[in-house]
Amino acid sequence: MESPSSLRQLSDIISQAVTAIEAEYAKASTPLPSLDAPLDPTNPAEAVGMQPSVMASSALIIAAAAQISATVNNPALAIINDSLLYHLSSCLRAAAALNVVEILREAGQDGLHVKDIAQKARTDPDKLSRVLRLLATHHVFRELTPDVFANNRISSVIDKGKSSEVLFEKPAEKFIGTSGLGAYLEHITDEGFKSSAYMTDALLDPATAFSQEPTATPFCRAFSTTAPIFAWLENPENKDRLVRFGVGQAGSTKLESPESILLGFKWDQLPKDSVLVDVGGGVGSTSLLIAKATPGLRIINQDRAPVVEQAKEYWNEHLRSHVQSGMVQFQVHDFFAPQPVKNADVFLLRQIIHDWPDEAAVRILTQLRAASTHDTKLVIVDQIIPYATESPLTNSIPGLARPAPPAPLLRNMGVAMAVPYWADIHMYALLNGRERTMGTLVAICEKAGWKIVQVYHLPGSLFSETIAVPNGVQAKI
Ligand SMILES: C[S@@+](CC[C@H](N)C(=O)[O-])C[C@H]1O[C@@H](n2cnc3c(N)ncnc32)[C@H](O)[C@@H]1O
Repeated sequence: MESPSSLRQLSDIISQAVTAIEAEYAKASTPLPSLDAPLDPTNPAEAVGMQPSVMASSALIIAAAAQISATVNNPALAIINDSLLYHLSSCLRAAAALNVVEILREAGQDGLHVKDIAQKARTDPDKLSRVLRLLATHHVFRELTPDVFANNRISSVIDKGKSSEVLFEKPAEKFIGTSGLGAYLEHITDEGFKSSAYMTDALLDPATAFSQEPTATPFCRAFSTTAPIFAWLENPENKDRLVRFGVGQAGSTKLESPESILLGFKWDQLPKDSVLVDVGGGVGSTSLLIAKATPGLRIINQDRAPVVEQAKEYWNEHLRSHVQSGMVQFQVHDFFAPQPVKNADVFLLRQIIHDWPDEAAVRILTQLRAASTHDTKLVIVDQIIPYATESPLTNSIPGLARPAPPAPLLRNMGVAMAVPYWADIHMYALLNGRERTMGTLVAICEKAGWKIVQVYHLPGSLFSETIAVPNGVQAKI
């Protein structure tokens, strides 16, 4: 039985963290941004929320609030509530795909009656009101008066920033030029959600349960295809989804503060004209951030042919000077084939290894090892799944250990660190891929001839950077 003292411990964690957060906002002479108002990126209070100490206090509140709720909740209600959460994903997709956020932005702070929202969204008002009310109950949108809805802080972040009329007139272009978070959400709640629905079927079937093939996935079952998702996205009938995926990947950088990629590996200590190869770089949104901060680096952005075309457009839009000076180059390259760049100072693999099961990941890493010089560094940017307990590895790799949270919080900070675990299942469902614990990451790197020498848990980010050097090399990081 839970002792009353664990309840008190959890409430004390919350109350101390609230005091710490209030003090930071008071120091900055700005109030905490309201949950009721759309996010305003120009509000100086937003920078306070991104401070590492405020983020640490927020994580304690998130973890403790979930644990205290689980402690006091009726277990039957709790488990049935959890089992119904798929409707939350589904309602999010509906609101996003019906451009409700944009319609409500145009309506302003007084909100709009659902009849008017539905008319603009070309759908049924009664069904839409139920979707929006479920979301408002989960703090996405507000119901101001019966059936009158408005955006709030959370709904506003997926605003595509375009007129709702234009979005309905030109649906194929709706994500182009947007922040990308809406595209990311729709990818997750469409391909991801549908694939996840078939996960248990894939686990029950011996033909797929034990397979590491990228075709033996819940995704292939859900979409009745024999093609792995990246090939499937290239089918002409999926061209809008391909664009959405590319824009969504760029949008996923909104989950972290833009500078976080600059707070791990010391990019600025690389000599001028060092070569950074962004392997499977997507549109190159990450290497573009690095290039802006360290313009002397030569960037080579590699991906599959259709993505390379998107990357050229992205760089032309965001850092044309680098395209014109030739400091960024674009290469069509299959990362399972021999790596053509033999003088790389850094191979960057951001959100690549997690797409693949171990055997395929080792093949990618082996190609990079074969093309590496004595001085090449490998920078893997992925989420690391924290062990729920202590591990001998924790203290043997510099930077890996994280501070232990106060009792009785879970060692891994529970739902405050839930995203890597969600992402792990997402990777399995779509690709037979996986987020990795440090143990599994060490194992695949060793097989490919790389030795992990340093980990940086990037401040303000869910990602960690794992730095590896060719086996046998004494590294200076
Ligand atoms: C999850 S995205 C990551 C993109 C980018 N690194 C980032 O962090 O935004 C995975 C990328 O791998 C690319 N990709 C998939 N298979 C590939 C292959 N065989 N060779 C090269 N790139 C590939 C995809 O096109 C996609 O851009």
